[in-house]
Order: sequence, then structure tokens, then C-alpha cells
Amino acid sequence: MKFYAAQIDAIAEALLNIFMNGAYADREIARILKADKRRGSKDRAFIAEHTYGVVRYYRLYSHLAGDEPRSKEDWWRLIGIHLLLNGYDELPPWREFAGLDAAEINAQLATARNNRALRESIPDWLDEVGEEQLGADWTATIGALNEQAPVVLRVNRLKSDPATVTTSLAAEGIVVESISGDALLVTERKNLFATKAFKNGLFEVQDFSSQQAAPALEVEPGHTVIDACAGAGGKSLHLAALMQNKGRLLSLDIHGWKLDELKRRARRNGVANLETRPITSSKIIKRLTEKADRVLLDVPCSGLGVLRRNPDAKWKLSPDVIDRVVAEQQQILSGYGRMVKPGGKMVYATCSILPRENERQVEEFLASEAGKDWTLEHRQSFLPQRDGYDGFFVSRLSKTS
Ligand SMILES: C[S@@+](CC[C@H](N)C(=O)[O-])C[C@H]1O[C@@H](n2cnc3c(N)ncnc32)[C@H](O)[C@@H]1O
Repeated sequence: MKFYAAQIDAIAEALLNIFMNGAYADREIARILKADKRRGSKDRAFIAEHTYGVVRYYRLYSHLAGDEPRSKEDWWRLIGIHLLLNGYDELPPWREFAGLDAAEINAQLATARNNRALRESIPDWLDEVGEEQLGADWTATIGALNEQAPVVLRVNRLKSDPATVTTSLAAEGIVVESISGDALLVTERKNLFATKAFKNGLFEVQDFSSQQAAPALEVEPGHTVIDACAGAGGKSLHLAALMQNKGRLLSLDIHGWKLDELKRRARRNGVANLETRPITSSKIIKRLTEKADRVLLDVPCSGLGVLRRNPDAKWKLSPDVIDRVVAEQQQILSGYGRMVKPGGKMVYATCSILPRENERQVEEFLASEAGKDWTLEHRQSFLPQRDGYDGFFVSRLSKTS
């Protein structure tokens, strides 16, 4: 397995920007790959995979290197350590890799393994929060959150069906397996976005856990449905398909630019019943009082259930950020529940694994004044080590008629 200095340099540049300049890993990798169009698919995959690899094990590798990286040369050394531990037994005799010895690094690693926070490469505060929140499940959960995430598709029933998508992708060399219903597992990493099936809106890339949110809302064709934290609309698109394009789907978010992206995706998906509206003031919510049969609250959260996809969140989160997000979630639950008609339902969902953001939030809401007309109908949490997909939480509540 050969690699080139230019690849390592691109990874080091991405890491510098992610850790020193606060760039998001996915956007930074996309930027680096776009900057040099001559790169082939293997080259691109190498850069993406190993940038994520170092982001994921930043703390562990810094420990093995003896210090946190500051210069680009330091980042080269971290990348060298990562490669030595990931199947590249010998490194090229480049100056930046001088003194990196596989046997020595493996010996240090054996000692580091006794410390969970170091081994799993997470901040100490996060290890304490995880243990306090998940108890005996935490060790397996954080271990699973460091693995590579599976790639899952959701077939768009407005345009296609699982058999047609499977055949169409096979014609382009992409093999998928059925998970259940409209969910297909991609067995080999390939560029799905370049396929004809994707360009024609036959599927969306969406984790299996996240695909559980829209069906939990029990929408029917003809309903008025509000997706109140719609973002770029992964779940709005699913709702539109379940509504068979009939009725009214209103997608809200505080960020108008995310809704613009949703509009583009909706066109590709053949969605005809969706309207977007940025939340520019509290009046937007007030005017919608008791207007909806169904409301989806896919609230902002710590994102701890999707660390496999966004490993840089480990380094960007803090106890303060989690406290802030928990307060926002309760405000959204109590404020946005007003949009549901008597007899209607709402789903509260997060991509977090912390009961504090999940079960406890729903319990606190039900015990509050705002929650007095509500009953819990269903709740389910998904853990990566147990269920195989992203950490996720979904609950459905119904409002007294
Ligand atoms: C978990 S993301 C939503 C993901 C989206 N539902 C999807 O499936 O692709 C949460 C969204 O809530 C939005 N948000 C944050 N605070 C909000 C608020 N007070 N009201 C409405 N949306 C909010 C964020 O901009 C973000 O897009």
C-alpha cells in the first residue's frame, strides 16, 4: 500500500484547519478535495478516510506523540502514528516521520488502553458525562461510536421502490442489501451522489435510525404536518413520501439557508406539497397555534449519537454547550407543542444518546404546565453497539382532544 507526500500534506492542512481554525471536518475535507481536481477516486478516499481517522483519535495520537500538535510538521507525525496503527507497518523514510517506531508506539498503546478516555480518545469531561448518563452501557457505546458508520439509503417512494433502486445502482457497480422497508445498506463505499438514481431523486442517504422518526409521527395523506426544525430536510422529504404528496407540509427552521437546500432536495425528490418558512420571530409559531395534525420536533442536540459521522464534535462540544442545548430542547417542546391541534400528535427526536436530552426531557415536559394536555404514546432509543446504526431517540406524544 503506497501513499504520497502530497496526500499527507493535504491531510495535515485539513487537520490544521479543523483543529486550529475551527473548520468542520466534513466541509474542510470537501474543500481540500475540491481544491485539486486532478485527484483520482483512490486518492480522494485515502485523504478523507485518514483525515477522519486522525480527528477520531486525536487525543490518543497526541498522547503517543508526546504532545499536542502545533505546527504542520507535528500534524505529519500524528498522521504517521495513525498510519502505523492502521495497517501501514513501514513508513517512507521522510524527515517528518523520523524516529516513529511501530514497536515503541504499540508498547505505549498497550498502556494507554487501560484508560477509557484515552483509549477511546475523548475528553475526560465527556467520559464522565457518558458514564453518569449511560452507566454500564457507556463503554460499549463509546467504542461503537469510534467505528466507521454504515452507509444507508432511503428509497423515495414518490418516485421508486427498493427493487428498482437496487437494480439501478447495480448497473453502476454499487451493491446494496435490504435492511427493512425502504432502507438499503450500501456494502461498499462508492460515490452515491454521482449515480443516475440519486440525480433522479430515487433515494436519499439517511441513516437507518434517523429513518424511524418520520414513520413514528403516523402521518396520513391530507394531513397538515409541520416539521419545525427541518434543517436541510432529511425528515421533511420522508414525511412528504409518507403523505404521498397529499395534504400540507410546512418546514420551518431558524436558518433560512438550510431551507433553501431543502427546496433543492424537494425538487429532486418530486415533492409537491412542501412549503418552507424561516422562523424570523416568535409570531411565526404563534400564528400556527393549533393548526397542525402532526408536528415533528427533530431538535438541535449534542449530536453524540452521530460521533461516527462527525468525530470532530468530540473536540467542539463542552459541558456548557450541552447545558445550552438541553435548555433549548425544553423550550422547543413547550413552545412548539402549541402548533398541534387538540387530538393531534407530535414526535420529539434527537440524534443523542444521553437520557438527559431524551427520556428525561420528555418526562420534564409531561410534568410541566405546558405538557398537561399531553400523553406519551411511544418512545425508543437506538444505541450503535446494540442496534448497529446511529445513536438516536424518538418519542411520540398525543394531545388530548
Ligand atoms: C437535528 S437538526 C435537524 C435535521 C433535519 N430535521 C434533518 O432531518 O435533516 C436541528 C435543526 O434545528 C434548527 N434549530 C435550532 N434551533 C431552532 C429553533 N429554536 N427553532 C427551530 N429550529 C431550530 C437547526 O438550525 C437545525 O437545522
